[in-house]
Amino acid sequence: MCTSILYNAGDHYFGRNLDLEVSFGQEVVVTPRNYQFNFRRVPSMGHHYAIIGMALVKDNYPLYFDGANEEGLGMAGLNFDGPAHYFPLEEGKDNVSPFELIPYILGQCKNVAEARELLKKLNLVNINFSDQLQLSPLHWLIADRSGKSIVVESTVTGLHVYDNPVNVLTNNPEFPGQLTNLANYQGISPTTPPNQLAPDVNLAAYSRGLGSHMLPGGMDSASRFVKEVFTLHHAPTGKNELENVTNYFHCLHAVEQQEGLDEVVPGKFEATIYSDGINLSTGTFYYTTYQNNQINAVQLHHTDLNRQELALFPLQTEQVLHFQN
Ligand SMILES: C[C@H](CCC(=O)NCC(=O)O)[C@H]1CC[C@H]2[C@@H]3[C@H](O)C[C@@H]4C[C@H](O)CC[C@]4(C)[C@H]3CC[C@]12C
Repeated sequence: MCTSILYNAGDHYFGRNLDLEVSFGQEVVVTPRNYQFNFRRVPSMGHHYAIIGMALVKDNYPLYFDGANEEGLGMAGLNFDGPAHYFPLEEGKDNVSPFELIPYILGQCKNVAEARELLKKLNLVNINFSDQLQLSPLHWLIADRSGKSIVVESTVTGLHVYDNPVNVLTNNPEFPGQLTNLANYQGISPTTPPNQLAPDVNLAAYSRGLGSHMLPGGMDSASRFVKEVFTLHHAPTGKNELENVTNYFHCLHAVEQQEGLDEVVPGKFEATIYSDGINLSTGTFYYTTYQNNQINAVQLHHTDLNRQELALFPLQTEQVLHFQN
């Protein structure tokens, strides 16, 4: 499963945890402005906004899992197995395949408002990338520098775009259900709650942190959603980039999956393969991997954005210990 967030702290930081039992061989990929995006059923884009993000490159095509463009619009695809439904070609609509959606939106929209406009005419059409790479059931979080985000879900009832007041997305159920469920946890707090259980009895607060005693901690998507909303909405604002990036990764790592805890098929466990975050103002892309807790960074504006070829940055997966003596 996965978790995606937008952390607002002066600058805005957007990204996700990717939780899976296999690695696709993804890397950090910068798509410069003049790389030609060929789409299956809508016109090609020869010139567009530059994009940085995590992608698998196949036949020189960047299959983005998540990313952001130079205008500070970010987008991530998360598993949505069950409710996700893609449609046949529809006349009069922009027929975009789910694997094309991130470049289609990030290539031409500056912000969430522009993405919303484009989505009005969109039909998510069921065309596979190839026989080997079939479509995966996804939904998307889209966020920008205004500090706001939306969720895009294509189900049997059509394409839905929801405002996301909490700036968190995980997986099932459908987004309105995730929001409704939050009410069950609205009493959770960072402070020690008053004794409302039996006010006439003197209960000893035996521990710190009793306000979050009922906070879910499971690997499942509903638990991660609640835990992340609580963590993100009480996260401090840093005084500078280093503090913000540190806070951001603490937020994501609060819901990371450790090896051995989530068995998806007998003997196979999913875990947080990587966590990433982009400063939407500067275009700096930060990431950690399961094996490497060090925060690595790739800077969008330190690559030549006017060329045509993709720029690839293989993930640094080796743990580097900082010996002090
Ligand atoms: C499976 C993960 C989502 C993580 C998740 O939720 N895990 C599984 C779970 O536990 O449910 C999704 C996120 C982005 C997806 C990839 C991207 O959409 C790009 C690409 C699109 C192709 O149609 C299929 C392969 C490929 C490469 C996708 C494979 C599945 C990915 C990697």
